[in-house]
Amino acid sequence: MPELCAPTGRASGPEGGPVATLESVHATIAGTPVLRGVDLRLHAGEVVGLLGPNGSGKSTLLKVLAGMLRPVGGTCRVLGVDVGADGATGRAGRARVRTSITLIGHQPALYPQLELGENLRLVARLTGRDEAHAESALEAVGLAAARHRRADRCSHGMLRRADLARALLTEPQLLLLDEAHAGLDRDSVHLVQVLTDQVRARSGACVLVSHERDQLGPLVDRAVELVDGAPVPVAVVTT
Ligand SMILES: Nc1ncnc2c1ncn2[C@@H]1O[C@H](COP(=O)(O)OP(=O)(O)OP(=O)(O)O)[C@@H](O)[C@H]1O
Repeated sequence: MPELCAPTGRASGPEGGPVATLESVHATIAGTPVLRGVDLRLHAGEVVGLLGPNGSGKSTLLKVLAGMLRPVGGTCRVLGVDVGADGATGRAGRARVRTSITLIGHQPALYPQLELGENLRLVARLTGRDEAHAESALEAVGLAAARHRRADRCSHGMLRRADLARALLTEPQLLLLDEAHAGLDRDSVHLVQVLTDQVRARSGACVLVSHERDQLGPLVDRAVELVDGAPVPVAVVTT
């Protein structure tokens, strides 16, 4: 289910500063350490590939960056806000940056009983965007003709595309794509590049998780791999 959030002002990072900075971040899931000392900086206009075997913590790292999982150690600043902070200050900070961060996870963040158009209009309303842009976002991902179809009556690939439409609509400063190409047909894979180009153009940053090094290479400026709970730089062919 989509995370509900009230429209708030758009957050932006310190002028010319990094979009996100993680220092010695530790995170646990169900009491088990997953991230163990993550140091990572995402610069404005940068697209970073995130690799690693199943269960290595890639999705966990995206959740920390999105402010959905609080680290148990270290600091995670996104767009100038400590998204892991405790108490009311932490909650206020996360609320401030939430509408500037879009996470596309394994499961599409769409209400199954709502039509695709209704889902996108709801996202627009919740994030303070013009509802008219919902239609153009669906059109951009080739789903204009399916706008009256309920989400639970769409194919997996259609849902993935509708989720990408959500990212077009919300115009995030930080875009987090978990296995972005999964389920997309040959005509749709370019949508990932369209999205990352747009984020670059507004001086945001992207993290793209993938198991496909070859597919990731041309899209990213650099890549890191999670090894023993921490990222290490790896080479990818970028052209
Ligand atoms: N809800 C959960 N409850 C318990 N453990 C979990 C839960 N979600 C994830 N984990 C564990 O946390 C660790 C990291 O999971 P995570 O989903 O971040 O890995 P990943 O690198 O994204 O994997 P994949 O490539 O399979 O998507 C794994 O060991 C996983 O079993």
